[in-house]
Amino acid sequence: MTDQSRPVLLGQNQYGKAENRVVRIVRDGRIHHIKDLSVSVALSGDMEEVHTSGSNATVLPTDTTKNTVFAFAKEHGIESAERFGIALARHFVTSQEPIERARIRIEEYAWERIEPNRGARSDGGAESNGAESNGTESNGADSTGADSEGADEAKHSFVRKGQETRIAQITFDGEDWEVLAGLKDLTVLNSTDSEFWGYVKDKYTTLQEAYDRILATEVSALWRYNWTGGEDGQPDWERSYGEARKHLLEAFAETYSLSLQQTLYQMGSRVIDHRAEIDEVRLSLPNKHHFLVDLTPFGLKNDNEVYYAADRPYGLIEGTVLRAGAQQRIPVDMTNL
Ligand SMILES: O=c1[nH]c(=O)c2[nH]c(=O)[nH]c2[nH]1
Repeated sequence: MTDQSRPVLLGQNQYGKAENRVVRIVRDGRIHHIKDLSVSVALSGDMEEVHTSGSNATVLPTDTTKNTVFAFAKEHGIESAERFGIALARHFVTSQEPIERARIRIEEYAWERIEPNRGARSDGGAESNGAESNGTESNGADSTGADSEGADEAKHSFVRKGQETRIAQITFDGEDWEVLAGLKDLTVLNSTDSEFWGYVKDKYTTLQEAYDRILATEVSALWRYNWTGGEDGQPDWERSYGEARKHLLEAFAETYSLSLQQTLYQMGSRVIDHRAEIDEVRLSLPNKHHFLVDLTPFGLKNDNEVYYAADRPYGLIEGTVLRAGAQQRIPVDMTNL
């Protein structure tokens, strides 16, 4: 039926909270499993009135849809994106009379484990294959995989799949060479063994001290080789890259961190200690904050399981680690290299 006095009609419409960044950690003793999702909720149904008359009587707030995502992460766990999305969609459609359709769109970010350094590998491997020699192993990072070997070994360090970019910058002035190499967008996360407390408190400080927090960062690293010329005696660039990357990851994973600054220093010094061809390491480490979600309003206890992954603002921790006697030459602002 068309109403001639109202020549305007409401067409398709939907609403909900988009991009809920939910991180769920399952702790199986010292072996942790991670699920990292961005969940977007879009609901539609009998929503004519809210648009045309301003009555909110049929509107479940988008804020509630956000809370539901986090509460479901605790109550139902995240076995797979599909199962999680099915549970959410069913909930919205069956619990709210006006809602006729729910679309749950999920992006999942995959993580691989940073395998603990068992000290078995020597530096003299047969093949220099750079990034492949970093000692990581895909395990699908699912929350159900029952890792049987090394059950008492800590497994709470992860590197996000397929993100990083390798960098090299070569400068020659007719006499001297300078070779910088490094990487950016290497995202890593420890789901425990990180604390932050004992800091300065002034009248603007609200941060609560943390004794068991997630530590996550997107590593930008640049290192300088001490090779300055000649075709002879060039380092094995491929191998050196792979080893430096491996040391950065292992130092991140193995450091019991009291601050990201302390982790930064450990990462840089591990490279300097193990790689004689490198004299200087510059690191830029954004602190990718993960906030525990307060689930008490829903009668749920959050025992370090469900986190909100915030993207901004973020702490930015930067610094150079040098071999004693070496000069500091890597530009302070190296991030747009
Ligand atoms: O590792 C950290 N270092 C800081 O300097 C800092 N500041 C802050 O608010 N959180 C953290 N975490």
